[in-house]
Amino acid sequence: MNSPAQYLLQTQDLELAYGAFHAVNGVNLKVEAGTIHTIIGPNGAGKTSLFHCLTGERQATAGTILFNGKNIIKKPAHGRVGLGMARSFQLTSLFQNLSVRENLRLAAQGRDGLAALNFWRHLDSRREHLEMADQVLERLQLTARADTLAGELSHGQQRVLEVGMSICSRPKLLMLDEPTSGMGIDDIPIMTQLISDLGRDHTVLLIEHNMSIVMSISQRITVMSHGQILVEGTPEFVRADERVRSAYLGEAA
Ligand SMILES: Nc1ncnc2c1ncn2[C@@H]1O[C@H](COP(=O)(O)OP(=O)(O)OP(=O)(O)O)[C@@H](O)[C@H]1O
Repeated sequence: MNSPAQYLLQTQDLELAYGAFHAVNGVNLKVEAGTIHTIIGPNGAGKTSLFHCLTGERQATAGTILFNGKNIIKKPAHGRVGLGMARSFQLTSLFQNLSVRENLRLAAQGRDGLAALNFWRHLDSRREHLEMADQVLERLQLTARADTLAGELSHGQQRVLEVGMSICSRPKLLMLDEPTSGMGIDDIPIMTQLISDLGRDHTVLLIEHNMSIVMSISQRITVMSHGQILVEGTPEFVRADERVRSAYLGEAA
């Protein structure tokens, strides 16, 4: 049995209602620190709605969210970022006309919030932010493209950069919503390798449709259906579960 302290994130009876319809309907999710934990389920199962509740983009209509042992249900989205929750940015948040390095530097600067405006800390901080940008560039294997404008990267590389921007804030929990969607077949292994690599020093909560990625990099999988958790367990456990096969994996397993 795991003690509650082992869970970085835990929801209790979480609900999100859109009018009379419950997109999230009593979810008890437990995410252990240091794991890649993936949420799967058919279209409309409530995966993105659950993410919205976790990040604070939407206010849950009932239930509790414990992050690092604290109930954050009343915290606004920016307060949750400050506690160490990061959601990967959408492509629209890249500065297309700035270099790859500058995008990362700005993401690192964003972590400091108002402190970034303190003139006396400014020069030191700028150096720290550039160092962070260079470390992340290496991790993304984009060092050779550091001075390229973000808008000139391939679609796949832009998505990789997005993920890189979210790790610049040194999050405790990295949340990725379908990071491979729209990616060409050649770019998918790069993203898969990156997420797997990030899982070595981050807790990653992932929504992903590509079953071969899910099964190869996840330590835990939660299967959602109709706003609820259908099954949770290791990839082997989930793959063997008859309910999952009929609800979701039918065509892919
Ligand atoms: N703003 C909204 N108002 C009303 N219903 C909504 C709203 N957003 C989502 N829904 C509904 O909530 C349900 C869950 O949607 P959600 O996007 O969370 O599912 P999902 O599992 O992420 O699906 P997908 O895999 O297609 O992205 C769907 O039936 C959807 O139509």
